[in-house]
Amino acid sequence: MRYISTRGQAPVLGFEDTMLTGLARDGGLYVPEEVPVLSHAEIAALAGLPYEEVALRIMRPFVADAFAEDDFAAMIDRAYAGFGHDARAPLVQLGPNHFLLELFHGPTLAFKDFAMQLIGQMFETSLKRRGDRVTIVGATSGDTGSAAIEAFRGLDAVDVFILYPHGRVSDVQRRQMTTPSEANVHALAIAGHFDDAQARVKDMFNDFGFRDRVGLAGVNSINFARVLAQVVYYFTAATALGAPHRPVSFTVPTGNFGDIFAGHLARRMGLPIEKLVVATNQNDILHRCLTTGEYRVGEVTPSISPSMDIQVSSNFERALHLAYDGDGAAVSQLMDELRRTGGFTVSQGALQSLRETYASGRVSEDETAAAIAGYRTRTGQLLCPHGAIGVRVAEDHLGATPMVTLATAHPAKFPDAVEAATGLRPALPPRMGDLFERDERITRVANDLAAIEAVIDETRAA
Ligand SMILES: Cc1ncc(COP(=O)(O)O)c(C=O)c1O
Ligand SMILES: N[C@@H](CCOP(=O)(O)O)C(=O)O
Repeated sequence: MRYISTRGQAPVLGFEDTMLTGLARDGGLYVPEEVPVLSHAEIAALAGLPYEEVALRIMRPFVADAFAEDDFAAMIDRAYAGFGHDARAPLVQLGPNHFLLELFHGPTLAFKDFAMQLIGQMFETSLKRRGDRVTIVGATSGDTGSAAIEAFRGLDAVDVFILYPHGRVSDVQRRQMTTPSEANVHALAIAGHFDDAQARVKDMFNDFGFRDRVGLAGVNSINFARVLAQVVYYFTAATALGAPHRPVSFTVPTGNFGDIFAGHLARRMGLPIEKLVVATNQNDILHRCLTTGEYRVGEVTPSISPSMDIQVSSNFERALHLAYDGDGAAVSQLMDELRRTGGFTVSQGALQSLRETYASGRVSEDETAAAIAGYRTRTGQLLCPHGAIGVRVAEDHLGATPMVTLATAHPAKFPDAVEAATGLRPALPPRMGDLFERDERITRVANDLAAIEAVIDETRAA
């Protein structure tokens, strides 16, 4: 399969190079040139299969030029073996026609583990085969960073540097990043918010001298492999609820737009998804854009759902690429305007296409807390603030079609917010019981490209 940049000016690549490259050299994001469509019978046959088997069938066509089928199957098995639930992504019923997809049974208790554990396997295989080594940089509002550090800790062929916004992640998230002692993983606390961290990561990719010297790679959802691995659980959830014989809807707590874009990819592959609902917190640029057509970056306001404190939503570029019918020049122009003026207006045609693809809703801080408390009382389910935003928005879209809300993180990652809402302090699973006793290793760094690159240059293995 061939992968092209959303901006149309970067080399066309196969899967392995796309995965190892991260951001395209024209600043765009790689997307598959064509998406394989599964037949009704192929989708029906997925119902009841183990998660790993569904993962193989869904992802295989995308990676076929990079990995032999048996090798890829073994990577998938290893990736999910450490999950704390046999179903990997179990469904729980919340009410009539409303289901929760629990995506927090991986090693760092957030949905990021689904992709990151597999990417760790794929990077290791590819780099060993090529005799190569890379420097992975990532920006995190808390969950991507911990999942990446967990997936790559101790691997010979990679150094990992994760930029997180100082003081703006939960204590559990920070400690998951700062307590691993392996010499190849590094948590850098940047003075700024998530958008600053993400902008500096993109700056590093656009600094070709640095990029080529350190062999830069990325594991944020700019990396298409991240999005691909997240497509799988849309299929397992939907087929468990009757797809393809009946449609299913999904509501997705959204920040960088990777997870919900994976849902749209599942839909393009033939999964009958009726509604795909974007749920945002008060950092609501996506909801505003889908409502008004104006994509305008505001201040990032800290919230009790810190992982979604994002205004510049990376993967929205992939959605725009589709909404503008693959017109790379149009996408480039919008991204240039974003950089120069802090926003852009989506054309009428593209806005109509986006609205046909996604619905949206926004949840305030009080509503988030009320949803955590209300669902605990009514259903016994303890939600993390991000999942609570999802279920609150989903309520406005319930109907005859089953609705699945993605529970993107475990409540124990955000104990203060959950306790404030319910009076209950969720405990970490026993395997992480000593997280607060481990030593932390933190490097503070300015929100400055040269300073960050200097830290990476000095620290990475030569
Ligand atoms: C717990 C949690 N929920 C939701 C999101 C939003 O997901 P996405 O960025 O893929 O839209 C994130 C971070 O990205 C997250 O960490
Ligand atoms: N919420 C994310 C932000 C980064 O998103 P990504 O999916 O692009 O890696 C986080 O927890 O870091």
